[in-house]
Amino acid sequence: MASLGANPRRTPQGPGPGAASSGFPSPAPVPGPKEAEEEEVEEEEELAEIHLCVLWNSGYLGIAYYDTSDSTIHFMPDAPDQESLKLLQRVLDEINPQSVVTSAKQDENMTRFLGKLASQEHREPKRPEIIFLPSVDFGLEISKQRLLSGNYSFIPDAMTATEKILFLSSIIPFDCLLTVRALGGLLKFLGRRRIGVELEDYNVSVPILGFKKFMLTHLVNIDQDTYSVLQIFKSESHPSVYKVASGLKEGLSLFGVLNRCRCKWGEKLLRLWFTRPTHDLGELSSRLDVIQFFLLPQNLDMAQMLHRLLGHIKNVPLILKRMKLSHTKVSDWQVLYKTVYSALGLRDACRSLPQSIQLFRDIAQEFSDDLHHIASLIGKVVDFEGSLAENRFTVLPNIDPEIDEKKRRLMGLPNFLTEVARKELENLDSRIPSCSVIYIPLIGFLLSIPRLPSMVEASDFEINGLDFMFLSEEKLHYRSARTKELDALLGDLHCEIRDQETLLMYQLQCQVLARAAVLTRVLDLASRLDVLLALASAARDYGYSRPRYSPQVLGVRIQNGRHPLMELCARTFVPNSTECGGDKGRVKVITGPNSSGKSIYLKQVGLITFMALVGSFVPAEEAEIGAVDAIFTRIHSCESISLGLSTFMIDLNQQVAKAVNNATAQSLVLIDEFGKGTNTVDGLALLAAVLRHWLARGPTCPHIFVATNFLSLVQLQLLPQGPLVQYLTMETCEDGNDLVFFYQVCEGVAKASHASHTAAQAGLPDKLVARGKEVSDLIRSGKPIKPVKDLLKKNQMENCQTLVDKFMKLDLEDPNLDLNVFMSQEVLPAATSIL
Ligand SMILES: Nc1ncnc2c1ncn2[C@@H]1O[C@H](COP(=O)(O)OP(=O)(O)OP(=O)(O)O)[C@@H](O)[C@H]1O
Repeated sequence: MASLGANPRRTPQGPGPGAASSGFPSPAPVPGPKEAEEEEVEEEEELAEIHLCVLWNSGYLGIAYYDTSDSTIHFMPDAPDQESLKLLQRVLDEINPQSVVTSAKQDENMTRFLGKLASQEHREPKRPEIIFLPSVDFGLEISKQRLLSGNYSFIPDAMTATEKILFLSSIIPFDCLLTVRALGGLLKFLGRRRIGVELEDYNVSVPILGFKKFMLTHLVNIDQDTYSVLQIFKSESHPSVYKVASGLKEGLSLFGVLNRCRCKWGEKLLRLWFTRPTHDLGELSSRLDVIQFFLLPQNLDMAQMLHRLLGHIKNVPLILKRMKLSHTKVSDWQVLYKTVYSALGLRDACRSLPQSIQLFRDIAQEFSDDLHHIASLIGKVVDFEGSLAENRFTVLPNIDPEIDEKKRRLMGLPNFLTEVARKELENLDSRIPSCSVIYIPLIGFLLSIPRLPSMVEASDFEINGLDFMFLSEEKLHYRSARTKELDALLGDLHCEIRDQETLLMYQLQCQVLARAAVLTRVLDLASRLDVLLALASAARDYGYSRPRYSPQVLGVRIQNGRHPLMELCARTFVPNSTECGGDKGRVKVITGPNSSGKSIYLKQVGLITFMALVGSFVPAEEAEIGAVDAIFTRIHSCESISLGLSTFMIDLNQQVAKAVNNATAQSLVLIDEFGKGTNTVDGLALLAAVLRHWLARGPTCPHIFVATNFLSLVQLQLLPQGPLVQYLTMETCEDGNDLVFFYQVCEGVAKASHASHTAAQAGLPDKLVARGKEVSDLIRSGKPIKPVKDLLKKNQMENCQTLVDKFMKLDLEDPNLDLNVFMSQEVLPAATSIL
């Protein structure tokens, strides 16, 4: 219930956006949105859905998908994809769409692929729904028409039809026929399913805030297992870029260590970069240039200031979507104002930075004056305090004289109403001590009288000359002749103000939506800056260095590299160098005692290479990354076990098979503990066979790092001699009974596994460890294994002897022999005494 008397006048807002253009402003002093409201804005992106449309024809793929989190259509220009549809698989793995839409008239190859996809029971996080639309929905001409006639909020209404066509053809590659058809099919699907507007009026169309191109041409191939065994991502969820659940805890992972992003969109972009490592040198260098700039000590303050501003860049697509659907909340205006204001701050800051760095130049130029316009509009029109107080959009004074006049009348009402109430009281029963006149929107003016103790039954509420309306909070409400007069005179004032302010809000929304393009760009560039600041901050804290790229050479060269996660856990981490390239040592066989650091070394090579391919600085003194097209791994992981396959099956089917079939001369293959899922001889044979297979390829052999405890691989000379194989080991030294680990890689082969030492360190009883060593020595020297004498008590030994004697004396030819009696009377008592 709103009493007009409780409607205080608000003061105008603080500095307008004009102030933002000078210096580096702190965020605009709008009343801070309540944390809860901001949270809500952020959280809603969790509900994001992806709907993908795909067409494949004669070795080419056309893909487009709609992401509800930014209401944007993403498309990949026609790209070659062979019959195995690896590219499509990669896109599916990355974005995990809710639905996959395609034409009912499909190539057999594609039908088979989708059939397989639909039958993947264990697909994480879930299987997409496969939807076949009639092939006419994918017609080229009809698709073009659909694209050109779409209702896009980013296109200003003022644009003529020709301008619109020109504008759209600058964004959409109309010469990529498959992509255009996929886009057409997608639009048809979105319209038919009414994605995101299911509950809206039928004339409300699916919001499309932009078209974005994505390319996977320079992609480095890394499969899902590699992400988990190298601990690049470590959460229960699928590492999808589009399914970031904000509540999810990222365990100790590379992503967790490097993710220092201030805004959610920065985090999302970092995830995207992680899922799309690239060997596009231009892109990588432009990322590294920004990181390097922020690492200079004199730029630290600037980095911190930008970092702060980025914290105010919020979920603009969601707000734009709400505007499009006219569901804008009060907090949206605040958040948008802060975002725009902070974007202007970023622009001013970037204008003062070297324009030779592309990102700074882009921000300086592309954060256009449209932002000023939006900020100044919002700043001048929206009454933030008033809006918060009334929980609806209200405008500041001097925007509309008519609204101002009506509000003035409303403001004067309390005194006037007190006067009316006084007059009403004179006519009421003298038992009634007081009354007031109140206004309730949509109901009108009412006389409010306190309930007397004598008023018990409903009939007691009747008062002559008044119409009883309702009882609330011990107050009786009536309509009187005077209140009816007031209704006629002023009654709709409040509603009228509301309607007029809502109309102004629509106009403001349209103005903002017409400039949606600049807001989308703000988000793109701000998230890029956010990611690079995050990477710079990690590089500074952990002493990373800039990698070099040499696409003309093969392999990687790392000087004193470190494992980015292990170095955070180990008290002292020992750096190691890596030299792999050229024709020598393509296969590196690393042997060493248990726990000597083989796996860590293997993983550090993979991680440093990965980080360089993401455009991050790396934990090494120096790193030179040659042409690397893929990283394959066969490393034992607990996650793989959850797939329900045996270790041996994982060894064979899952990872090594992938590497054997796909690794090229430019691929990095990391193999750890391969073959231990079956018996030793078979496992060893399998490992040797796989390595020999690669070695037989000679100069096209991939760069392979194998860590193994199968010393026989070397001792039995199971690998061919030659420069392609290099043996490395982890340096150790024996100190009495102790084995000292140096965690230093050096050339050579381990002499023994020293498993007993590891067992002792793990806390197994000394006796047990000694026995293990004894048995192992006996096996190696081919001697029989005798039972542990002192484990058996003396009388147990005697009973055993007696039992053996009884059997020795047993005459099976004896016709009087009763075996049952022998067993129950002779053997059983002796055997029981032994146990
Ligand atoms: N370079 C290093 N510097 C410091 N500590 C290290 C280093 N490498 C490994 N370690 C320590 O050694 C432990 C064992 O390392 P790792 O798992 O790589 O051994 P491994 O040789 O692969 O063992 P196994 O053969 O039993 O699998 C690590 O958990 C870590 O504590």
